[in-house]
Amino acid sequence: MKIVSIRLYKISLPLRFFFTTSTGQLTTKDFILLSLTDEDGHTGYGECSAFPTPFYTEEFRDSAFLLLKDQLLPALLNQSIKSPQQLQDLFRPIRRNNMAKAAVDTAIWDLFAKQNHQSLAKAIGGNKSLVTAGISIGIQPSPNKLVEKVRNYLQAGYQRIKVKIKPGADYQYLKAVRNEFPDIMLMADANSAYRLADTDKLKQLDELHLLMIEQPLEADDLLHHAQLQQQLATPLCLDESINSLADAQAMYQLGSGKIINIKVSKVGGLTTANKIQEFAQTHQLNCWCGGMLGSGVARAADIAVATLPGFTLPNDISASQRYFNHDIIKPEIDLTNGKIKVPTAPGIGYDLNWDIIRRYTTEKVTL
Ligand SMILES: O=C(O)CCC(=O)c1ccccc1C(=O)O
Ligand SMILES: [Mg+2]
Repeated sequence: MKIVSIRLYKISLPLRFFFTTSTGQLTTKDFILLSLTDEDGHTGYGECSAFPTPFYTEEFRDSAFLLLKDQLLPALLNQSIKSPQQLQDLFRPIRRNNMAKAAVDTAIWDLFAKQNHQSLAKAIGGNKSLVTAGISIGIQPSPNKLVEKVRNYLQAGYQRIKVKIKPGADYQYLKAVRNEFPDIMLMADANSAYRLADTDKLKQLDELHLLMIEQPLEADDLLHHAQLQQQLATPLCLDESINSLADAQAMYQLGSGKIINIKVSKVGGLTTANKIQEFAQTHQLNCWCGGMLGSGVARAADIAVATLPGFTLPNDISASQRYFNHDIIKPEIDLTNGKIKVPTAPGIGYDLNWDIIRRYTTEKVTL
């Protein structure tokens, strides 16, 4: 395939709820939509999830926008691309910047699937017709408020509840939820808010029978995660620490955790996500798909990746309405009995809602 036209859109979608983590608060979802058109007139879509500030990884939206516009995309224009995997060669001279690369990777996979009249899930080798929806809940003002949120999301059908925690908003909050709902799949995500010296505090969480604790320590600290895991009964899940296959291999060798949160965006796209889940499967690590408060285009790639066999636990893939009054895809994503139907139409399987895209676009560039 040959890419003949490229468009980039900076979009800011209002969030229905503020989202608070141990590192800060989000009030809008600011992202980049990438559209790639080939010489046959097919168009593939990708989303770059980098946030306005580098609180989650070192990328931020404006850095990703410049990198895409000035370096990654000019290298793609008028190139003949034989397979999405070939992008790995094109990306090699540019270190990291995985969220910018993921936008290109997912758009090329979408295009490739559309050319082959295949759903994106099928194109990457997925084998599920439904994926399980879990929800990620930001830090709430009080344990009672959290319990009420959890109750509402359980009623909406979410199969697994993830609660953001930080020192001072951890044990009491999770205990309140566990007391009210003794049997639900409950987990916590610390976004690196703890240190190894907090081991005793984290050990206290063992009595709550959490499904896992996600990323308690710093992103580059596989060693301390391994020491912590040895002292905890609760499985550790790594998110920020796993950005590549090599990271997953090191985690496994060191025993830094038992579960991987694979995000299409942070690992640079579907090709690497696929390799990581394959490695995890052969080494008895469980995986699930995390999210970045993504719009429908990111979520469509998340749904596709979650159909791969290594994705064994409920995902952070929610309905469009969980975050947005209006999504940029048609139809919007909905839950049916706590699951999301995997679309069967070619590519991402959703149409774009251009009325909504036009309304919330703040900048547009054509290459
Ligand atoms: O998209 C979702 O629903 C998951 C949201 C989430 O947990 C998250 C949102 C922003 C930054 C980091 C994370 C995370 O998984 O750590
Ligand atoms: Mg996380």
